[in-house]
Parts: sequence; structure tokens; C-alpha cells
Amino acid sequence: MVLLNDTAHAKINLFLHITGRRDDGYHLVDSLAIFAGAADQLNLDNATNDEGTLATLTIDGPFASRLTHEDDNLITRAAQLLYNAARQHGHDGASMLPVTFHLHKALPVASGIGGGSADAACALRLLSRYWQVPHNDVVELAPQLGADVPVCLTQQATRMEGIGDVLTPVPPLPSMGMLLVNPGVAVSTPSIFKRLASTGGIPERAPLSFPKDGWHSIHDLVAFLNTTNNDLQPHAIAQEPVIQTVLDTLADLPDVRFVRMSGSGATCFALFDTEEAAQNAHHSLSTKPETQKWWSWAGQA
Ligand SMILES: C[C@](O)(CO)[C@H](O)COP(=O)(O)OP(=O)(O)OC[C@H]1O[C@@H](n2ccc(N)nc2=O)[C@H](O)[C@@H]1O
Ligand SMILES: Nc1ncnc2c1ncn2[C@@H]1O[C@H](COP(=O)(O)OP(=O)(O)OP(=O)(O)O)[C@@H](O)[C@H]1O
Repeated sequence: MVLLNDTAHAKINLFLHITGRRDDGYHLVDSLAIFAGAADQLNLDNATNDEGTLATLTIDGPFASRLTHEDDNLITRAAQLLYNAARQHGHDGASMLPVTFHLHKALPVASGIGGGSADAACALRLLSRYWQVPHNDVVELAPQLGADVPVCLTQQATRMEGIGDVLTPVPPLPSMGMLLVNPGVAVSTPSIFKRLASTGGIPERAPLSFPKDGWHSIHDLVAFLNTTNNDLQPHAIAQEPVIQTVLDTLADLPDVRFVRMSGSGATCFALFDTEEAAQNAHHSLSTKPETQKWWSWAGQA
């Protein structure tokens, strides 16, 4: 029997501006992140062994084989960090019982949609309930696990600034359909930030204002997004030219309103007026022979 479970949704950067660089090399960002229905699933149970390990992990699902060889998973790292932080803050360790996690890995790995960060955030949410750790402790340590972990804790449409740790809720977005496509190439986030840094390339631009009342229709949102960029996209395409093929393929689909790459790639998204239009485009994509090995998902954005 599963004690607790939670869902780790994919994070999509509708735009991603790189606005500066800190002395430690981390980049300052400005981004509008939303969350898709595409998700991993994480279960938490009491540990059944008496080895005393704080958290063990089993993995299944379409992308499990990409992670099972790694001894350092963000889920078990999240457990150890939360345990240490809670003890430092005076939590009684005796009630923080060892756990076993089971991850269903449905999101492609190293794909710009924050799958690892979403899993880490999901583990933090589950453990904070099970171990009764105050939410503030969780929020405080989240950035140590990755720049995307704070936003993944919320799983809400959010403006990300700082290095991803300064979060502002955004007004409701219009209802729309979304199609996600990943061509099956893993892209390492540090390698894309390195490419950006080595080209000296932090774009000059005026600070961006969000419309006060939000976006009333997909037409409004697309008009806004057309004034923005993903600054990592050209660098990711230079490393993995197939990303341009994905963007061109998405742009050719029926009724598509907008296409762009998310995060550091290689997953790209397309926006549609409705979920039905996204599902129709998904069907049309699946008939193209060159896309047979691509991962894809369509649904409500
Ligand atoms: C590209 C985004 O996904 C946009 O949401 C994030 O900025 C990246 O988030 P993430 O994958 O959780 O990143 P981390 O695991 O913290 O960092 C991986 C590496 O990317 C670079 N990095 C990451 C985030 C950031 N704001 N500036 C950076 O320069 C650093 O070299 C870092 O060592
Ligand atoms: N549970 C996990 N899921 C995915 N990757 C993990 C996990 N735990 C550790 N990792 C490691 O983290 C790396 C980044 O994976 P992730 O899928 O989060 O990348 P990403 O989607 O590009 O993230 P982002 O959008 O935050 O840049 C992987 O290469 C993998 O080695």
C-alpha cells in the first residue's frame, strides 16, 4: 500500500531571458514558467529494510533506464538535505523515519522541462508532510537542489527572477492547448549556459513589464510572447541542430499559434487555442515518419 503520493509536473519556460551573471558564475534570469499535465509520479512508503538508509529509490516508466545507473538521484539528495536542515532547526530526528520512494519516470531526462527539479520538489513536499517539517525549511533549502526546484515546489504559473529563486505569482493565463515535443537528445544545462557565457552573450534589453491584468486571450499572450525570447535557444540549436527541425515541424502543424524551446532544451512547445486543437496537431505529428522516435505530449496548458 502507498502511504503518500504526489505528481511532479513538467515546467515550461514560455520565455527565458538571461539578464546578468553573478560572481559565482550563475546567471540571472527573467522567465514565465507554467506547468503542464505531463508529469512523473512519486510514491512514498515506510522503508521495509533495516539498513538504516534514510531514503531508498526504485524507478520504472519509459525513461527509467536513463536514471537507474546513477547513484546520485535528486530525490534521495532532497531527503538527505531536508533531514539535515530539519535537525539543524531542532526537529526531533526520532520521528523522521526512513522512507522508500518509487518514481514513475514519464518525463524525458535532461530535456529543459525540469523533470529532475520537479521530482526533487515532489520529494520535498511528500517528506515535509510525512516528517512534519515546517514549509519554511523546505522553501529555504530548495535552491540548493537546483535553480528550478523553488518554482517546481509551487507548480503554479510564476515569474522567475534572480537565479530562479525570486518568485512572483502571475495573473491567470488564458485557457489554451499545448503540445510538447522532445527529439530524444539529452541536453546538459551547464553546457548551454557555458556556450552563452563563451559567446559573451547576455543580450541588452529594457526591463520587461508584465501586463497588470494578465492576458485575456491566447491572442494577448502570444502578442506578449512575441516581444520575448528564449535566450538559450540559439545556443541549444548550435549544439543540437535537431531542435531547429522540431521547431520547424511544430510551426507547420495545423492551427498552431506559437512555438519555442523550453529551458535549456531540447523540449519544444507549441500553443493552440484549445486542447482539442493541440490533440489534433498531436495526431497530425504522429503520422510523420521522421517524428516516430520523438517523445510528445498534448493537453490543456
Ligand atoms: C534553464 C532553467 O531550466 C530555466 O528555468 C534553469 O535556469 C536551470 O535550472 P536547473 O536545471 O535546476 O539548474 P541547476 O541544476 O541549478 O544548474 C545547472 C548549471 O546551470 C548553470 N546555471 C543554472 C541556473 C542559472 N540561473 N544560471 C546558471 O548559470 C550553472 O552552470 C549550473 O551549474
Ligand atoms: N529524478 C531525476 N530526474 C531527472 N534527472 C535527474 C534526476 N535525479 C538526478 N538527475 C540528473 O539531473 C540531470 C538534469 O535532469 P533534468 O531532467 O532535471 O534536466 P532538465 O529537464 O534539462 O532541467 P532544467 O529544465 O531544470 O534545466 C540529469 O542529467 C540527471 O543526471
